[in-house]
Amino acid sequence: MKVILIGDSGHARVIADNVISNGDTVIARLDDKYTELEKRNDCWYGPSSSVHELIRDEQAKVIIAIGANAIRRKIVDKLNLSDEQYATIIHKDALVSPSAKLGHGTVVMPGVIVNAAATVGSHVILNTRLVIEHDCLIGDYAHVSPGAMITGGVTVGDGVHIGAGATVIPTKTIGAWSTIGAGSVVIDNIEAQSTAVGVPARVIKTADQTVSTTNRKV
Ligand SMILES: CC(=O)SCCNC(=O)CCNC(=O)[C@H](O)C(C)(C)COP(=O)(O)OP(=O)(O)OC[C@H]1O[C@@H](n2cnc3c(N)ncnc32)[C@H](O)[C@@H]1OP(=O)(O)O
Repeated sequence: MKVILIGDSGHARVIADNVISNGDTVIARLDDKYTELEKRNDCWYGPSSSVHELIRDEQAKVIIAIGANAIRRKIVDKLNLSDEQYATIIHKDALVSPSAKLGHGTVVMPGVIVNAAATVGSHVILNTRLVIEHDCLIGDYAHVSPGAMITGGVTVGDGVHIGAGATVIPTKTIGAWSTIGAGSVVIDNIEAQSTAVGVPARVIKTADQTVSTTNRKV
């Protein structure tokens, strides 16, 4: 498979490694820091608007290789590609249950385990060595960071960022576009657009306010 990466920073370099180690080829790295399309060392570099001609000429698939969830969504909206024009990248050293489902544009890094009947949305990042347990639902544009443990039956909303090494206990729900701090342990449902940190995780920010830090237990 030929792959076009949108984004050319650290996260894109990790995805490029995944693509190459699977035996596939990165044919372009597009980023709006480039103004003109040019080929260097067998790879195209240029602005993201070049994607349409490259898909047509090279019959390649696309990954939005940008870590920030909201920016990934913005670019998907802007490019207006069909679902089939996106790749799904699963590193050869990831274990994905045959009964799990993964959406288009989603990337599964090395050492990840996705267990039975888990459903993972589109344009999701499942980062290095995390676990998504059975029956979890992971929404579109979510990013689950390295080493996180999402236990059975958890729902992670669209655009959620789970920090490195965080744990969510079974059946809890994390509302859309929330952030969970690195190393936190979530034992309650978390409202949408909140930030929660600590062990156990307490909400420190909500959509319309910052919760007083003197009242939280972290
Ligand atoms: C391959 C890769 O690198 S993938 C990237 C993975 N990235 C991560 O895992 C980063 C996750 N991000 C975090 O943990 C961040 O600290 C966030 C998003 C939770 C909070 O960031 P900010 O909104 O900037 O909050 P800020 O740093 O101001 O901290 C606010 C308070 O929460 C506390 N806090 C922040 N993060 C944590 C945490 N992970 N655990 C416990 N407490 C925390 C701070 O100590 C501070 O407490 P205080 O008010 O008593 O001083």
